[in-house]
Amino acid sequence: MHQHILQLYNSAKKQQRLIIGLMSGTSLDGLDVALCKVSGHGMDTQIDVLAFDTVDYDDDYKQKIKTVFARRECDLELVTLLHPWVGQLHGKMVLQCLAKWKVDAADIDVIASHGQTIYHCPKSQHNQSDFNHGTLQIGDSDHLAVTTGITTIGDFRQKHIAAGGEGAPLAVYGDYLFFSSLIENRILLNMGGIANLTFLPQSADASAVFSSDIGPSNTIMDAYIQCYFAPLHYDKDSLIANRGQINQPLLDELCQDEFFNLDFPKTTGPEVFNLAYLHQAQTTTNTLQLSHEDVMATLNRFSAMMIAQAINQCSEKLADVTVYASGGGIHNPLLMKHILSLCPQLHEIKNTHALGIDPDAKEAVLFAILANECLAGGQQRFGNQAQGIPTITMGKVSFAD
Ligand SMILES: Nc1ncnc2c1ncn2[C@@H]1O[C@H](COP(=O)(O)OP(=O)(O)OP(=O)(O)O)[C@@H](O)[C@H]1O
Ligand SMILES: CC(=O)N[C@H]1[C@@H]2OC[C@@H](O2)[C@@H](O)[C@@H]1O[C@H](C)C(=O)O
Repeated sequence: MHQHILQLYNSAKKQQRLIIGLMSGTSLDGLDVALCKVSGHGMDTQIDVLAFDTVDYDDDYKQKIKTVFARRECDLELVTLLHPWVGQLHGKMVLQCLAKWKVDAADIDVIASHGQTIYHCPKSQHNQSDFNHGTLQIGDSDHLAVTTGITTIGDFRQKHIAAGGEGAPLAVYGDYLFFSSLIENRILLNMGGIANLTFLPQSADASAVFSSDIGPSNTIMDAYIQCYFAPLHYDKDSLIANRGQINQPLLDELCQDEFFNLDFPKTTGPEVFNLAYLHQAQTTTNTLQLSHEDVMATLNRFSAMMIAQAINQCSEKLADVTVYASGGGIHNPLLMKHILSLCPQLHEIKNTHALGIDPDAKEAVLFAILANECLAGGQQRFGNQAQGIPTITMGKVSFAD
């Protein structure tokens, strides 16, 4: 048996494994790195997040990625060069965290790497009959593995598409295994660049679980701030949106995209919800002269309305449901206030801290759970294919040498 297979076999047999979960999201703010002690698998998965850091990306990284990110036309040579470059950079960032945490790389069983999405195009978006759904993450795991010396499991999304899903949201798998409850109906709401949710029925009945992207959370707001308020990256504490007035015609127009009329499950991204989308809506409503503050106030309300609409849709037949939020949007007070005001059945929106997971670390932890399933699980049945949750094992294994 090859020594790498033996090492994986030994990791899979262990009572507890150390898995580093990595997530680099659509906001391009940094690489989320979560050191997780994982035991068990399936519904018995236990996670202890021993350390968490977001390693900020510098302007050079953001510039390079933005050159190709969510663009239909870009320099294919640059894409080819970025694929290994991002993998090596993520590897160096992992080593930086390990040094900071004083953890030996030899003690880590595997890294679970999401990579960097540069393009996502479900059928509903590309409308080309010859093609199925597509998604592309760069930052190849071989480069992470060689850079760190740690076996790396990556490229989780392709199997989901191969098995009939849209390649996202994958959070549902970890949400179901780790956050299901027999005490309450739960909605796990993640508000990153794009918002998504997982509905977990109190019955924990896998066939009743569903998950979907909702629409933009921060992505258009961030793009607007980066365009008009550089060097700011986002509207910290909603300071700018708070100074503006909501423009109703623009708001109504922003809500018109056909994505919002599609049934769950569905996915989207900054390929659709971007500054061009805003510009089109402003042109249609003759609101190009609005102040930046009014635009931000309107965008903030727009994100909140679409998020609230999805929560209300999930909970309309339920006596009670508890929402646990995560992702950077929880730090945007105006967004949170709007969502709460638009969901009259909710008394509060909790965050995943209440369930033992730092809300900023949640997505990185989810990839650690997927890697744990790849290694030591695999018998769990999830929902059904029609709900975009096929029963599959995700991730490809890269060895260090
Ligand atoms: N204090 C704050 N005030 C307002 N917004 C904030 C604050 N802190 C973070 N954010 C928002 O959260 C964003 C980052 O969120 P997060 O890291 O969850 O996104 P992501 O993981 O990159 O996205 P996705 O989940 O869509 O891939 C920032 O770009 C910003 O818009
Ligand atoms: C293609 C892609 O990278 N999608 C991301 C993005 O960010 C949020 C939302 O859009 C979600 O669908 C997904 O990430 C999370 C981690 C997921 O798959 O659950």
